[in-house]
Amino acid sequence: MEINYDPVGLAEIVQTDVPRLTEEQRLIFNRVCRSVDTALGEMLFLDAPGGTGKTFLTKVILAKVRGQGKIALAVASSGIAATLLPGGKLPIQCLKFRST
Ligand SMILES: Nc1ncnc2c1ncn2[C@@H]1O[C@H](COP(=O)(O)OP(=O)(O)OP(=O)(O)O)[C@@H](O)[C@H]1O
Repeated sequence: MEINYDPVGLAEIVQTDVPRLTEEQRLIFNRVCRSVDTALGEMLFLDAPGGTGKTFLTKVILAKVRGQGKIALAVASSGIAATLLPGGKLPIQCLKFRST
C-alpha cells in the first residue's frame, strides 16, 4: 500500500538527509515541497548528469511527502531503476499501463 510506510523511518531520513542536501538539491527540494504543499498540480522535470545526486534527492523528497501521509509514487521505466527508489515500481505495477 502506498500509505504503508514507517513514519519513524521516514522522519529519520528527512532529519538526516535534508541537512546533507547540496545548495542546488535544496533549491529543488524546496521547490517540489512548495508545489506539493500548495497542491498546484504542477509537472516538474529534473535532469542532471549521472552521479550528481538525483536519486539521493528523490529519496529525500519521497520520504518528506510520504511522511506527511501523502502518496508519492516512485515509477521508473526499468526494473533496475525501480529498485533504486524506496517503493519503486514499474508503470505496469502501479499505474496499470505499459511503457514501450
Ligand atoms: N547531498 C548529498 N550528500 C551525500 N551524498 C550524496 C549527496 N548527493 C548525492 N550523494 C551520493 O552521491 C552518489 C551519487 O548520487 P546519486 O546516485 O543520487 O546520483 P544520480 O544522479 O541519481 O546518478 P545516476 O544518474 O547515475 O543514477 C551516491 O552515493 C549518493 O548517495
